[in-house]
Amino acid sequence: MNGQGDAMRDVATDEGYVTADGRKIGGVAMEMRNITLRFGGVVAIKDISFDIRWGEIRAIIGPNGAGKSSMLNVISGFYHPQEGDVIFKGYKRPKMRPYQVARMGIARTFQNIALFEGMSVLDNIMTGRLHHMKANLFQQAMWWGSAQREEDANREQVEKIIDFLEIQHIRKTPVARLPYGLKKRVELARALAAEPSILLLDEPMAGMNVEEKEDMSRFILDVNDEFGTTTVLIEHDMGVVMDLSDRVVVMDYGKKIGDGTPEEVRNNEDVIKAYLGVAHE
Ligand SMILES: Nc1ncnc2c1ncn2[C@@H]1O[C@H](COP(=O)(O)OP(=O)(O)OP(=O)(O)O)[C@@H](O)[C@H]1O
Repeated sequence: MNGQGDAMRDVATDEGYVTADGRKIGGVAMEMRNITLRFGGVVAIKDISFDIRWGEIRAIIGPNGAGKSSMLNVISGFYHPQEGDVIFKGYKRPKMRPYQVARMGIARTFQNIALFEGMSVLDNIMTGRLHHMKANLFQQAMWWGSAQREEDANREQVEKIIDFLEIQHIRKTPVARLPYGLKKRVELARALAAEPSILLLDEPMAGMNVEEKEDMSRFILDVNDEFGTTTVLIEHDMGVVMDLSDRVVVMDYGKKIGDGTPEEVRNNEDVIKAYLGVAHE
């Protein structure tokens, strides 16, 4: 299983390492360097540093109000911190607009599902391809052939994801008619359609029953395995986090109190005190 502790790692260089179950984790994809984020007088994130490696599943956990969502929004580029730097692919990332973030290859799902309820599953997933579409209406009219080829390529990618996430049977169904767990899977499909280099999942299991959680866990692991997708997730369900993640950042009151493999985090006194020791959902 993932995250067996440092002792189980074969290699620990800047080029990455190999997990106990043989997955290759690459070098640093993104580095959060001394990040501080304030909302007026509220300090949501206080001087936090950590990194995200290519190919890993990285979790951010912590009690309510710890600053997890704020951190995910900094990673996604939606919030720009007042202090500190985000280093992405080796470069300091400037303040960006949302469409620029999407072009950088960062896709996300939301805590409260954000799909087009009246549209079919297929059309919702196609919206994930928008920034891959180059042909505008004029080009589509003038160079029908190339626009058609682009459309075919987009459809092919979307069909691949539909097959992979086992949602062929609902591809024509309007999203509004789907049960909650399937909506979450469609949201994952839409994010994957963007072919992200980093996938951000905001509480992917929230509100799910046990069976739905098991399915979603399997898909997150399979996506990582099949496409090598670097994944960052926020999640309240501790069992899920410990099973899925290679490394875990623990936040409390805006500070980082732990960072390591699930094993290391589980045995961290501060974490036990702040988070694991209290009943939490
Ligand atoms: N847009 C905002 N404006 C003002 N304060 C905010 C905003 N977003 C977050 N905060 C505050 O920042 C702190 C961290 O909030 P955040 O939502 O990041 O925590 P969280 O760990 O994701 O919590 P939860 O688990 O409840 O979702 C809280 O005190 C919150 O009230």
